[in-house]
Amino acid sequence: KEAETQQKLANVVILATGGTIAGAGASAANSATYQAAKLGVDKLIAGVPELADLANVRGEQVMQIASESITNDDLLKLAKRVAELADSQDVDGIVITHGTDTLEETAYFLNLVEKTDKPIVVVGSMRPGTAMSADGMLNLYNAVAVASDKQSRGKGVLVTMNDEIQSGRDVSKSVNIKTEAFKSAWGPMGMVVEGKSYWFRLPAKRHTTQSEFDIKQISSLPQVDIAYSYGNVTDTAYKALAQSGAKAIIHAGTGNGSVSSRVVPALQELHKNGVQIIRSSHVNQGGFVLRNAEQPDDKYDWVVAHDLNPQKARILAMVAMTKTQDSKELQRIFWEY
Ligand SMILES: NC(=O)C[C@H](N)C(=O)O
Repeated sequence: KEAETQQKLANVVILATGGTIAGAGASAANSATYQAAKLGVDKLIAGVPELADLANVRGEQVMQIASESITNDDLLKLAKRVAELADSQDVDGIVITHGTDTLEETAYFLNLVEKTDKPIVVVGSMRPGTAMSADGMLNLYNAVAVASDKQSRGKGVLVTMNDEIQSGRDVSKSVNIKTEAFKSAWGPMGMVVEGKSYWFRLPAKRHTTQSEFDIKQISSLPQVDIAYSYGNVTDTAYKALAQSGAKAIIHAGTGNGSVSSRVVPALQELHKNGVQIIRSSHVNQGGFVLRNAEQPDDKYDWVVAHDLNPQKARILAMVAMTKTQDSKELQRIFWEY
């Protein structure tokens, strides 16, 4: 009988990377003061025995890191392992436990480069497992539920936090002290309640099997950096980033990606020297940058990131620039993904 249920259940692999979901504090009162990336994947799985009702679950520790320290090499390593597992006949879904600080970047990266329609679900927590009202257990349970659900196939990389199913492309960490930390300007795709998913929307942008990018063809990522804008800004950061080798600079602009008159000449100059300039916005509820609004992008040959926040724009620019150095092509890619 047991063997029969096991056969019917989906096979889900949990790839653990660290973060608060694997964190531990000194006391149950420590919801904000703790060390991330302490617990191994076996402990995470053992902490939620109910996972066994949802799927045949096994774990792999890919790294053990707080996500603010993740590098491009870490991203490549994780994405390549995801691709191997997705190719494997005995894997139906993949869950990635991840720190929340850069979770939105990893989820978007995987959404662009994984050529599979099998569910890939990225999940984290806002409180360590040792804290009162820890959110990691339920988030992980929900992630495995979504990853083992056939309905989750072909919907791009997903993020389950706070009972919501979010698109890995759209979602962003919007609050840093609440469990309802992850929001998307365009709303969640669905809800997961008591191990069952309920769907309401589909992503409109190209992803996974419809993407022109493939992790199997990517062995390194170009240097793309972000410069933040604010009142009284100077061009120092932009020039320094270019000097250090940035092939593109994401302008984390005010408002609709506006650029200070004190910075415009430096950006024109940098672009003449081959650096791509990509205008994004750092407004909190989701920016919306349009070509030639605020700045003459056609004239300067700059690119706009549209609704992608600066950290997501960095991910797309890196992936795109593994294939093209042409600004028109880059702009097409920014509209389509
Ligand atoms: N809530 C978290 O996971 C935050 C942690 N600093 C991380 O991203 O790894």
